[in-house]
Amino acid sequence: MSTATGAAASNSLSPTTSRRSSPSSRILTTPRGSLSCRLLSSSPSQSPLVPVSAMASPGAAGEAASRKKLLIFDAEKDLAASLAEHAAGLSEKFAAERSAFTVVLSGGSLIKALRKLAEPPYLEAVDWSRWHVFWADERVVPKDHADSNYKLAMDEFLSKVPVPANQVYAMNDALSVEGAADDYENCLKQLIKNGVIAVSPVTGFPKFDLMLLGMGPDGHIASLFPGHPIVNENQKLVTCVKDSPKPPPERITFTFPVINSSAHIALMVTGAGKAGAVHKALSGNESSSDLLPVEMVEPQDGEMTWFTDKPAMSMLSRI
Ligand SMILES: O=C1O[C@H](COP(=O)(O)O)[C@@H](O)[C@H](O)[C@H]1O
Repeated sequence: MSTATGAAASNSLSPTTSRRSSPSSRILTTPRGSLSCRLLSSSPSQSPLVPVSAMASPGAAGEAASRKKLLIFDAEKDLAASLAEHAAGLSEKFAAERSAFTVVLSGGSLIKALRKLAEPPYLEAVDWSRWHVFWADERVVPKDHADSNYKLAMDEFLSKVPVPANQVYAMNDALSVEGAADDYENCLKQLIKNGVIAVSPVTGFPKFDLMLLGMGPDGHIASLFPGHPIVNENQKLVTCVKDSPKPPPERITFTFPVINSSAHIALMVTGAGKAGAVHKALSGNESSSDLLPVEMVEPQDGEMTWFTDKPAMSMLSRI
């Protein structure tokens, strides 16, 4: 693997995320595009561990780099602080621009990483009345079930912030898996009509302001699992899976056209258990037919930021 350091890495992070000590910047280029890359380290003497393959044409690399950024943190608490600033900054921007901030949550480890949003200064500073909260995926279980993504988010985050209850759009847990997916899609369509959810002029699909994603060790995002046919769904907004390889088996999930139409995608990936999928996603050695779901996250009308740590990046070469 050839390496190149990113002299052109302007790395225009949100001003609110720029307070870290001596971050180093790189352009990370993969066969499927490039990422502007920043190590955010509490011990700046340690170098980032990232691969850089041959640069694409400067124009293409620059354009892609402006849409994808990679942040690598030494400590989980720093990642959580940066994610909170990122979300709070976008909340302020969209509340001012369109009087609503549409936020999509996932389940899993992402929720713990959002905890700083429920603490000062964000707890008081964020205009929670503008928030409209959705789920990228939900397990088809009762809302009070231990596997429910809604329950996790309520217990760990939403119960601690004053988002109006009627702006939290949970799956209807009284329906079948197909019925729940259709019902959630209808809910989105109604909110598009009401002007709460924007529509991407590029794709024609709903354009959420902030899509917060996690990634499983197998490279799944939302409930879009590797090799499952629903990863190719290109008409529906919400679909379902009845045979999820990760329990519970029945789930509903946003489709890729919706995820990729977001204005901002924040992908939170931490821990050595995710290093294999991160390596595949960022080194890009496989043919396109073998893409992991995480590799299919490609913003069409917005930006994407990876929030990672060193263990997650540990299978990648040093630059
Ligand atoms: O099952 C799920 O897993 C993914 C990843 O979870 P993590 O705990 O490994 O971060 C999550 O993003 C998704 O929403 C959830 O339903």
